[in-house]
Amino acid sequence: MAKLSQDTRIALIGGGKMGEAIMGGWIASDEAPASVLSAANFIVANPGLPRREYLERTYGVACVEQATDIDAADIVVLAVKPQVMMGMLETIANEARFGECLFVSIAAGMTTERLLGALPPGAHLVRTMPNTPLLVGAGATTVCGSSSASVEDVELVRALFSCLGAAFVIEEADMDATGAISGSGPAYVAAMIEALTAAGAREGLSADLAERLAVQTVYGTAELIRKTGQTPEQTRLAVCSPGGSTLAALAAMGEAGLSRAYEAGVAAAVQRSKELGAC
Ligand SMILES: NC(=O)C1=CN([C@@H]2O[C@H](COP(=O)(O)OP(=O)(O)OC[C@H]3O[C@@H](n4cnc5c(N)ncnc54)[C@H](O)[C@@H]3O)[C@@H](O)[C@H]2O)C=CC1
Ligand SMILES: O=C(O)[C@@H]1CCC=N1
Repeated sequence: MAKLSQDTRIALIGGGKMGEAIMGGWIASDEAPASVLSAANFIVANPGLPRREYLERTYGVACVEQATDIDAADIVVLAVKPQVMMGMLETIANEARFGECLFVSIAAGMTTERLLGALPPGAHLVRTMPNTPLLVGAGATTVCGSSSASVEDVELVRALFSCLGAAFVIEEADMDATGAISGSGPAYVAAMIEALTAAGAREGLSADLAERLAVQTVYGTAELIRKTGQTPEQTRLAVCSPGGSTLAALAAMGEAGLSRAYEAGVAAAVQRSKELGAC
């Protein structure tokens, strides 16, 4: 599957948060290769009726209850939770119509070896780890091939996700670590915004103002680093006046274990991904 066309059939198995974000982004994208796609290219398998009705109403896509109801597909996006993946794959493992498909997994932790063992023989598989900011075209997705994927398969998937932000081809051995940085990262950043907001409120600011300042500061700092090409270290040092308030803050945060907290958090996410991969 090297190229997309207006006739490419894309099946999404799991029409939840990530599935919706990916499909909605591809339908809306004006960027190649997703620019050829419209609602007519998609079919979504999702067990919950209210969710199917919502997706039909919002995007005009066809929806079915389960994977076995999908009549044909060229690309199949596996967007169910790791805990239900193997059970779902069992239902389509012997369906010849999925034999030549390009499968794209977004599941945390599930290795290509494990998935390929459960997919129909002949299936091509590419594994990815996207993140929620792709909903606003600012995602970060890592992509790796499998023993059944061609260079063209990997490039097509990378190009499709780059329509939703940045996409990087990496080695599979690094997938869980990237999941712990960018996959889970939006939660860490949001938690930091919540913590800054609470700290600002303790200093007497209204929670609304503190939150708006924190959000704009996260956005502005990321843009500053991206647009100027300066390093995060340079960005940090530029704010730290000798003997000033920022150095006092960073010293107190260091003493409270900020770096250790990130190290421990990322290690815990990697460990949990490995456990999910064995579900
Ligand atoms: N939420 C996130 O930030 C990220 C999630 N992921 C991965 O994305 C995948 C989906 O996660 P979310 O969208 O967050 O979960 P979700 O719970 O929002 O969506 C999963 C959907 O799958 C449906 N489903 C359950 N069993 C099914 C079956 N047998 N056939 C078809 N559909 C079925 C559920 O009804 C639900 O709508 C997971 O594997 C997760 O590891 C990857 C990167 C980031
Ligand atoms: O928490 C999770 O398991 C998924 C994977 C990366 C982000 N969310």
